[in-house]
Amino acid sequence: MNKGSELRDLLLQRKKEGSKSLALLIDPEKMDQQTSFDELIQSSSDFAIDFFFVGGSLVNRDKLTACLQRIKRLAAGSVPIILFPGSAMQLSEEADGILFLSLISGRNPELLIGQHVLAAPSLAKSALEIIPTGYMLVNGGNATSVEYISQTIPIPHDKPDLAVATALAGKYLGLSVFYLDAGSGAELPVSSEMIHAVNRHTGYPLIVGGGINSLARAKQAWKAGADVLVIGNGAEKNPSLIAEVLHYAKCYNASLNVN
Ligand SMILES: CC(C)=CCC/C(C)=C/CC/C(C)=C/CC/C(C)=C/COP(=O)(O)OP(=O)(O)O
Ligand SMILES: O=P(O)(O)OC[C@@H](O)CO
Ligand SMILES: [Mg+2]
Repeated sequence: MNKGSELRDLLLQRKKEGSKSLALLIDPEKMDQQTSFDELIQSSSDFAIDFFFVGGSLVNRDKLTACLQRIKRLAAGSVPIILFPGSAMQLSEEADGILFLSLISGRNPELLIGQHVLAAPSLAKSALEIIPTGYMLVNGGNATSVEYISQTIPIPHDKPDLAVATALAGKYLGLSVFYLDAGSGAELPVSSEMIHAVNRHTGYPLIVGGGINSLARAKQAWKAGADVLVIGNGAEKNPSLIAEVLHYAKCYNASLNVN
């Protein structure tokens, strides 16, 4: 089946232009606990957010499907929805694409290739665009769900060289999108030095997330070379953060004067 490559092409095009993108991370397990969930989805789509990422460390398939349907109804299909799966159980035809994550910072074979083998037959039959992604977990000062669930050791916060070596190994294996994640709710986001170094050595679209809970942190990560920022906890705690960060990104992108 020809799945197309619109999302990956969009990421490449935006990188070439130097424009900045934002993704809201939606955790299906938390949607019923958030009183302003619907407003957050609606306002994010009204302000033309670039992507919705949907997933979590602990998500069941029924919740995932219900969540995707609710997002589609609220955003009326105007924002691409990309699965950000914690396991092969988090697949759904309701999304547009999937980050086919390999946890290359870890040494857990299940998350390097195991879950991928389980998911591949269903993905082959689906229309989801598959985005092969080198996923790197970075120490953000506190223990995070991904660290615990994956049973892997994150890359030390102050070792950009280790992140570069890991990303290069992923690049030589054929991965062409990278994700540096300090983990959901990280105290310290990924450092500017690490973002800059990984970006310089791979040259591929770079997604950065974990602990981005203020405009200042978002600006810093974009300035260092991130292409797509992911915000989850920050938006759950302060729903106006997305509008504020998006406003900055739209002004910045407009100043690039790309045609
Ligand atoms: C490719 C397929 C089918 C599966 C990939 C499986 C891999 C490699 C997963 C990596 C490890 C993992 C558990 C990732 C989860 C990433 C994620 C969606 C994190 C979102 O944050 P939470 O960990 O739910 O944070 P909270 O504790 O704040 O809810
Ligand atoms: O929830 P936050 O800290 O924004 O992290 C988002 C995401 O990168 C976690 O995988
Ligand atoms: Mg979660």
